[in-house]
Amino acid sequence: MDQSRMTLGRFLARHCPQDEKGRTLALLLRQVADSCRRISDAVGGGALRDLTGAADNVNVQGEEQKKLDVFANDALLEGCSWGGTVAGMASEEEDDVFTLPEDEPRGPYILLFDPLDGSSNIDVNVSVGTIFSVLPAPDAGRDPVNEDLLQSGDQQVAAGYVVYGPSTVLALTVGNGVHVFTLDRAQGEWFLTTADLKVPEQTAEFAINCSYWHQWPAPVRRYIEECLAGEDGPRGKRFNMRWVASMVADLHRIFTRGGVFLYPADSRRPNGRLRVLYEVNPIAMLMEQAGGAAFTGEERAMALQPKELHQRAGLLIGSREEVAVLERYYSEQ
Ligand SMILES: O=P(O)(O)OC[C@H]1O[C@](O)(COP(=O)(O)O)[C@@H](O)[C@@H]1O
Ligand SMILES: [Mg+2]
Ligand SMILES: [Mg+2]
Repeated sequence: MDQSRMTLGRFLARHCPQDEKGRTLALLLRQVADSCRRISDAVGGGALRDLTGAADNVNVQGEEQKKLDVFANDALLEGCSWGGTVAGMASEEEDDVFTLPEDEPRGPYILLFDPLDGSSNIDVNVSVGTIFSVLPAPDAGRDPVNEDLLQSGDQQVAAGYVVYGPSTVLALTVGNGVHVFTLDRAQGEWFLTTADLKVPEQTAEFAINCSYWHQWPAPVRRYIEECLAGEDGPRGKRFNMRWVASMVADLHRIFTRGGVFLYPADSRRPNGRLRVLYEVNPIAMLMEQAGGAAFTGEERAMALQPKELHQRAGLLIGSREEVAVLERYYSEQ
């Protein structure tokens, strides 16, 4: 391996602000990456680690928790609750904001995460991931409560995801582009492998769960029908379709070679499926930082003002020109 590659630690020291808060942010992102290294190891162990299957519990989303959901959630809560980096944390798997142990110092940030994205793929050995978002903690002189976390995506100071696939990759932004690191599993170190990733503006590939066709809103039906019409249709070109059903894996493909990912609000799920604070906002920040766009069906995703901790939203995200087509179809409706 090329030993001159930049490590995550060196990257963070250079790219986070050069003040006390910036150093704290660098430590927090290091803590997240270390926790994800543990999760990567657990995912890689598969059935040997006794972490496949259900955990006999239902989370606040009403979804059956998998053992790996619980492991990943605990790894992140444990790995980031020391050192004065966060004032509190919130997770897709926790009912309310997580308060730090009394004897731990409180820090200036709030960490929010989907510890294990793509849970339905764990037991079939398909890529899964972790998604995270960093918000400023309100300077309230007390532990944060749920309402303190109801900030729009535009307030995020950092966001990222990790894909546990054939290789383990971390895509990260601290507000100056998207940078991708690959985990050297033997050394336990993250190395920068793509600096300043940009999403191609045009594309001919879409990702959507087509089994919900009957409940889609009209603009999404129109968009997909026109894609499926190929060279002879109004779009004048042939489109390809991919659907992994782990949002992080679908999005990593789109970050790498372009495309759109659609999980719209529909007649069965009028509020959408994906969680605003743990899935929509961090992925939308990364997408905009990479030159793409993210739309809820009503507004720019990062402008959405959440009203509840576990709020959901529609999401139409990816290459800028395709998202612009979708925005036009919604506005013409
Ligand atoms: O079952 P569907 O409709 O294909 O849903 C898949 C979507 O659900 C999710 O798995 C939701 O995430 P969780 O696994 O964290 O609940 C997304 O990653 C994915 O895009
Ligand atoms: Mg998820
Ligand atoms: Mg999850």
